[in-house]
Amino acid sequence: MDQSNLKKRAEEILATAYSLSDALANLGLPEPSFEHGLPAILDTDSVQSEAGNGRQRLLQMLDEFRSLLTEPTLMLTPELASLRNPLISVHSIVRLGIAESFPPEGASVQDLAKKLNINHSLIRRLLAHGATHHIYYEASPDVFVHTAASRVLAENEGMRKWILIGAEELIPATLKTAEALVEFPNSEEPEHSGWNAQNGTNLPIFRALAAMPDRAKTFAGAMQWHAMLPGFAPKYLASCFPWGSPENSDAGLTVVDVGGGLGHVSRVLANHNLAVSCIVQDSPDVVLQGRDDLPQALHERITFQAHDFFLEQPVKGADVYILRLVLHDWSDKYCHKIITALIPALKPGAKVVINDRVVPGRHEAHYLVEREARDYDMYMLAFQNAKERTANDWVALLKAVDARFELTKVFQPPGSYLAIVEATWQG
Ligand SMILES: C[S@@+](CC[C@H](N)C(=O)[O-])C[C@H]1O[C@@H](n2cnc3c(N)ncnc32)[C@H](O)[C@@H]1O
Repeated sequence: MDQSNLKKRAEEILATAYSLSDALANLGLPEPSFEHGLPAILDTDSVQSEAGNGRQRLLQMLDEFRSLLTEPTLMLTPELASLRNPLISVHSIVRLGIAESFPPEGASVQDLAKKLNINHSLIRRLLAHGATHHIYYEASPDVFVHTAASRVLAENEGMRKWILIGAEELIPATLKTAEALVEFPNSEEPEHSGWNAQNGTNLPIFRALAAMPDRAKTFAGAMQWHAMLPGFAPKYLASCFPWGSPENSDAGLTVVDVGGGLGHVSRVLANHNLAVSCIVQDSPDVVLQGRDDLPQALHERITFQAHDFFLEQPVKGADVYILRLVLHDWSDKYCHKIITALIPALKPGAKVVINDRVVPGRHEAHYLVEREARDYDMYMLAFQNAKERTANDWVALLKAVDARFELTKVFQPPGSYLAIVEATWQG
């Protein structure tokens, strides 16, 4: 567990920081700054590089160092979690409209107070708290300017929606999870979750949201934004799966994007390989919107179909059935039903491609990598009594559905949070 002392850790941090700084200087790139953020080469989504790996390693070592110097009692207190959580001010900054009203050139607290008709001391407190997380910077007394992070908040509606979903749906649901677990121990039903305890409804989250259009809209917008966050781009699925090269456009490949939302993943796949035709399946309202948004150039190769994925798959004999970020929304009982519903449609050799997290096994990855997956495991528990799965969980799930599923690939594309779990139908 504890393999090295402070000096040794510090030396490793120093050496890695020097290498990173030198690598950037050699490439003529600026160092990261709070004002401008990271140079593109260090983005999670950029091509793997020595500099990018150095950044990753530094983040891990620094977290270890910091945790090592934190009092053990503080590690367990809610205050520590909130100390590290900018959400406690950023949520109000978004809700009160401060984020989107904040001008590109910066603003005084008094001007913002006048513009938004909000008490200036409250605005000051909120911005000053954000600034302790490098979200805004107090350039002179009572005058705040943007940092790279606050600029994202000002410029991206999707980011603001993501904050609202985090603060108003997700975190409250996690805080009610224990209550739900006590009331419904071992339940696999989605409506027995923390989100239900928080919202006082017996309907599973997505059915309940269907009757709350404003919240549903915020949720859908946040999900769309989520797909663009570093590490979640559909490009990882496109580039890592053997779709063939774009030149190889003569052999057609039919892909069914099950629970494919508005079709953004299918768009990337179709653009990646001209041989691919996609059928995007989702609920009727989502399908209508996806169809409306589809660029004309893709009309011939992407079609939409309303389909409930718990019912028998209507597209028979396709080459690939994709389940991207679908199964982690459901407990094993319901995943079993979703996969079983595919079987009547599968031809021998058909692929079922699951694009979801694979939670690392014990000590297989740095704890921060595992924590990211395990955080989402807790979120899925809180929302739908669902879960993230380890490689063994995926194997067990597929085998439990039908032994004719052969696991042919488990691949974690570098940079991506989502892995590719490919099963080939041997029936
Ligand atoms: C987390 S989203 C994933 C969307 C997309 N696959 C992606 O990777 O971004 C889950 C999707 O499942 C859809 N969904 C939920 N229940 C469904 C059902 N019973 N039948 C079909 N789609 C469903 C939702 O509407 C949503 O678009």
